[in-house]
Amino acid sequence: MTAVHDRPAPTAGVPVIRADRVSLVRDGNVLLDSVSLTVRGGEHWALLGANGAGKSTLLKLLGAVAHPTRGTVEVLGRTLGRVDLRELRTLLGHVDPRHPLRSPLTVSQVVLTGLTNSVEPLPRWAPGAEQRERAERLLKMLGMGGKTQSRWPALSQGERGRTLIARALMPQPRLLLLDEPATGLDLAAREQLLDSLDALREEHPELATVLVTHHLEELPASTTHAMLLRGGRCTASGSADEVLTTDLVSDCFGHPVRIARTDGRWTARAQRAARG
Ligand SMILES: Nc1ncnc2c1ncn2[C@@H]1O[C@H](COP(=O)(O)OP(=O)(O)OP(=O)(O)O)[C@@H](O)[C@H]1O
Repeated sequence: MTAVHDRPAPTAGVPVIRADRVSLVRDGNVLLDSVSLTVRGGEHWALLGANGAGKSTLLKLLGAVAHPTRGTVEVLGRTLGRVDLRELRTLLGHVDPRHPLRSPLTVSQVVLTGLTNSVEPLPRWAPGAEQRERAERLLKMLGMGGKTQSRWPALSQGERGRTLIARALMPQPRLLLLDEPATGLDLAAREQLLDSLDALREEHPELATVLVTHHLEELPASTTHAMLLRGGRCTASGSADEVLTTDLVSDCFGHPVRIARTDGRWTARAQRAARG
């Protein structure tokens, strides 16, 4: 396969992201309470928790979108608050499913806006031949090779999701942040998206990802680590097999569920009380 992600591997030992006891308080509400997370190149984290647990809030801190009230966030050894947030954001790819694009750009044009970090193409900016080629290669890898000239308004939600992942990868980030990428997808579209994520991770072994979801069925088989959040606190964190267990997930969601892993993928079923 062609190597699209051609930045050198991160310096050995330096985590891609290190959040150390971060708390976030808004209007007197503690949204995150002393959460620590270290993500290294090649690791693929799942952030799981019930509605309102603080997953998206943590993702915003990791994506250098917000500052913590307490604690520190380092991106490749650079501390948030001491360096320009915009500069840090170029090292991170953030996939927002609510991408606010209105105009009928082609899929290729949308992907190229990843280089200017803008929703619309910037006036007087034109991509070079190499950049156009890179966009095509990424789209092919994500199973969108036949759709490069399709227009954004005509895309299905699954196609939009994969286009946005290619867009986020254009600046060759070290870390890809995915906020509920499978929400609203039908079965086939979800499976295509998860296959694409597995392929992406295989092709770019140095890339790290953090994926937020409520559903264990939406985790790619390539997930290596997981963190469980409840009420803004981390209840468990570590290797996926140690964390995604019946006991720990039931505790996190406050509901008895049974977790199983088959062919690398996870399922969660509610445990029914025995009928007398
Ligand atoms: N700006 C804000 N001011 C006050 N509270 C906020 C603010 N933003 C989010 N919250 C609250 O913080 C909590 C955590 O929100 P967050 O969006 O991080 O949760 P989540 O785990 O991503 O939830 P969901 O799964 O529903 O998307 C929620 O109770 C939310 O209402």
